Amino acid sequence: MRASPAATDSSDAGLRAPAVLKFGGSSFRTLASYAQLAEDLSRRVEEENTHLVVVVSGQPGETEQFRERLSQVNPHPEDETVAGLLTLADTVGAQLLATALHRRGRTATVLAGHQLGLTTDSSFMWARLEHTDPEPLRTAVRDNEVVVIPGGQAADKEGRPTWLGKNSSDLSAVAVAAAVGAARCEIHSDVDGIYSCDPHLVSGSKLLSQVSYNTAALMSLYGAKVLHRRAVRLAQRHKIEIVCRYNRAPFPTGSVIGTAGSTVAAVVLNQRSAALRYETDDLADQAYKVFHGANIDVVRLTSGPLVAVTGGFVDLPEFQRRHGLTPGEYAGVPLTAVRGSQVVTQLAADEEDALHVAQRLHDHVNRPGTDVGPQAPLPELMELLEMQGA
Ligand SMILES: Nc1ncnc2c1ncn2[C@@H]1O[C@H](COP(=O)(O)OP(=O)(O)O)[C@@H](O)[C@H]1O
Ligand SMILES: N[C@@H](CC(=O)OP(=O)(O)O)C(=O)O
Repeated sequence: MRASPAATDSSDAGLRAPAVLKFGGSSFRTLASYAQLAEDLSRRVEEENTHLVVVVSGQPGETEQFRERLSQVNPHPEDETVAGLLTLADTVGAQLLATALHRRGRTATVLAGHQLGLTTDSSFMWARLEHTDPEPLRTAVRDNEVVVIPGGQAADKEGRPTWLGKNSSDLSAVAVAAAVGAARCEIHSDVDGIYSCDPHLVSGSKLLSQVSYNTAALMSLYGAKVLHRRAVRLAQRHKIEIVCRYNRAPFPTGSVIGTAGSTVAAVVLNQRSAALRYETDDLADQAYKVFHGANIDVVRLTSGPLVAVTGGFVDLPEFQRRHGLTPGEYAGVPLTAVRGSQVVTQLAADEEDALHVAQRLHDHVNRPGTDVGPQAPLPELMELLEMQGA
């Protein structure tokens, strides 16, 4: 921590609620990204006379590289070790951003999971937030123009590092916003918001500018990667608005997630999601309970003894083995059409097929003249799905 003239000039900036920003892994494709972001953040500190809390993820692929290295040393590592190692990618990112800020003459410090005041249970890999002590954050914000936080990290009561789960930096950002009393949380990514389908994979995907917490959480539950489901729910509980922004200056805002939101017609596509077919409904119910109990995003599909594990990054055979579940058989990639609060899920044979089915579904739900009002029925969509045998 270093003193800077700007810190003394900005009088009450350290006392007001800071702006809370999150930059995902897609913001750090090269090392040059750190200097660029430090320049942009520095400008904001100055122009708005505000302090910032910036939650960052590791560089793209780094977390998975750690997972790969770990599995070479031990193919069945303990959860505590997985959490301890995989969260380091975000620590590296946070320190790189902090040092880039120092180079620009800013006061900045890194608060890692065990220093943050976020306490979780001891389910190390998908830990649940139990208690927040805002003091460490408040002190760090008072003493620094920018507090940088590695996403996804927390600690249990014993101070052991826990992981909030894969892609959980959004959740950290909202938890931090709640702790410092911020009214909004700005989430930056390589997309400026939530679209009617993944805009990188399905053509004609449309930006949804105002999305309700319920719709955003529903889309995330079914696997839309853009926002973390538990982050949306935590924001809803604390009445924090989530502002989605593109990750390059001037950081245009695309979607705002809050209590208001128009009815959407969207298709959720996540090629990493997987459906498992069990022999009986009872076995599927049991599997659903165990996945859900482990805090993993999962949906019990009603069209058969099926369970969809929607976010990817779960070693399904290993998970089922460890929990004594009769293993389900891989049944394909779930694709979900959302219209208002209605959802219909169908299975594509594999990742490639999922792309085609998603495109067809999306063309269908978005064709001109389609009524997307809350009362508009989904049965016609079901017919379409049956027709194409998806
Ligand atoms: N409905 C959707 N709207 C916007 N983006 C989506 C949607 N579904 C999936 N995505 C994907 O989510 C990605 C952003 O999430 P993620 O890769 O986790 O970003 P970050 O690394 O910035 O956190 C986008 O690049 C996009 O491909
Ligand atoms: N280390 C985290 C980082 C994260 O949350 O990534 P992103 O914000 O890019 O989804 C992970 O890979 O899970």
